[in-house]
Amino acid sequence: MEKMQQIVGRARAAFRSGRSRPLEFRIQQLKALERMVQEKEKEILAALKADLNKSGPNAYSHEILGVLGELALTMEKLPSWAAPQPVKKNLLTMRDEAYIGYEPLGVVLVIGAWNYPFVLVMQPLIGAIAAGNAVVVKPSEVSENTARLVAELLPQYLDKDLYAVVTGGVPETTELLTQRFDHILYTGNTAVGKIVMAAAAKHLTPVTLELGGKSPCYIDKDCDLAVACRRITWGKYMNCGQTCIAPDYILCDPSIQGKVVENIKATLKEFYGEDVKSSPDYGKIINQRHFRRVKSLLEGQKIAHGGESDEASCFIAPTILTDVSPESKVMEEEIFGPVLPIVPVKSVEEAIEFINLREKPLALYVFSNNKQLIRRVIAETSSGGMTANDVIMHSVLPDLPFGGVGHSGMGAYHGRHSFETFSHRRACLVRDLSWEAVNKLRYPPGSMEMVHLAKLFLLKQCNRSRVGHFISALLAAVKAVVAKVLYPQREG
Ligand SMILES: NC(=O)c1ccc[n+]([C@@H]2O[C@H](COP(=O)([O-])OP(=O)(O)OC[C@H]3O[C@@H](n4cnc5c(N)ncnc54)[C@H](O)[C@@H]3O)[C@@H](O)[C@H]2O)c1
Ligand SMILES: CCCCCCCC=O
Repeated sequence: MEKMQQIVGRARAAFRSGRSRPLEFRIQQLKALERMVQEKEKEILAALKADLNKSGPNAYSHEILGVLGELALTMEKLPSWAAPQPVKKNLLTMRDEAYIGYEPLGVVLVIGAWNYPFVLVMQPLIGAIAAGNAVVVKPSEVSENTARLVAELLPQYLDKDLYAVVTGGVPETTELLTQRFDHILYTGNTAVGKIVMAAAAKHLTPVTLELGGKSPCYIDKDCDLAVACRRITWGKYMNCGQTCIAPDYILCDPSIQGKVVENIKATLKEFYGEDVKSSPDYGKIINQRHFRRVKSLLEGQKIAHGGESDEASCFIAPTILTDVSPESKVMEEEIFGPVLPIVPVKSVEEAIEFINLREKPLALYVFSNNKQLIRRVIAETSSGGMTANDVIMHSVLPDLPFGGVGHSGMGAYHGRHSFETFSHRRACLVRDLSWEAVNKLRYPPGSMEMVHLAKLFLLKQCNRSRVGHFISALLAAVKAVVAKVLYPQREG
């Protein structure tokens, strides 16, 4: 493979040429991406099937639809997102232009994970192109079919020098990370997140880290359990439990644990039929390594449902564990598989304490009829994002930033948040060269009289309803300047 230095060097030279900056160019590249997704839909679905056994409808709704939706939104909104954003002025600057200008950062590195291998590289790529950057995309080697396809397709549709794809695993990514980038967006586990951040620090490169963790789900006794459990079952077992924001474990009162199990079991039958293994909607564990890791989490646990597995086909049945001890292995690491532990807690206070004693999760879920209880859980905990009375859904609203906090990540993207993540918000003040008399306020020699006047100018916001203030301040300023010119030696 071509040397990383050359790939990044070419992207940088292309960025320096300035051609990624005009909005028309960015929109044209985004249109080409949209055409790629539409024309190569079959190939994309086939790669997702080969990597994760995703069915057509699942792959389409979980990955392709997300990408098409993000493209449509970005192309429609880009002109308004990229427009200079005027800011409030004060009396000293009221004749000037003051605004936030959005400018591209330069060369962005996007490192993807294997569980949603298409959307997790495409969505950041869309934001980075929209913001006018050059991009190097590194899909996960674990989802090798999608990685190969992304590497094959992008150069067919996009500017080859501005947007490059690097494939490979740890050695290639390690080498890539020695290069200087202007931003890195990494999706994956927290341990590698630290490696990425350490490599970025050597170049003072800012990072967005989209990490994982254990996302809790509290079910209140005052709740429609049938509805709650149907929604939880959907979010937990989709993609065979390999979703970063899947509810990792349930916290609930011991008195409803049995009913929760029964409702989830009934929903599993509704969703996947009697024989989950033959359901096209269930997916599979990505590989043998992860199969063994997830399997080992079942050791010593009380299995209320499921537990069956087949290593050859990387199948683990949807599994529910009851009366799980907080100290057990399954409660120490993110499960990232179809295993749902229930940890009994006696009250919402205990649930909140349980959550707050652990690392801040990527997502948090609470189910209750009681709006006050929901507000309390929101107010007394922290997480990257949260949904009440459902799971996953906060991630599909593009106006909500998608990202973690603490060990579940830093920074966020999706929709306008992607555009901002990949842009520099430049403070711009464009003055004119007239009205120099007013500026004398800040020139030496200083005096307290001038300070008082400067206070008046700086502390009053420029507001049309305060024209009176402005006129009197202006008169005072003129008076001050005249005084300064006439009596330059006077002390303030
Ligand atoms: N927050 C999110 O949006 C999000 C989305 C998906 C997955 N995740 C999290 O990601 C984790 C699962 O992903 P994963 O980490 O198994 O994916 P992975 O194994 O695909 O790794 C992610 C990326 O990091 C690279 N990588 C791996 N080891 C590396 C190293 N030592 N140095 C440099 N690069 C390296 C890989 O090549 C890959 O591109 C879970 O914790 C999950 O919650 C988070
Ligand atoms: C509609 C489901 C999309 C979920 C994407 C989550 C990405 C993290 O694993």
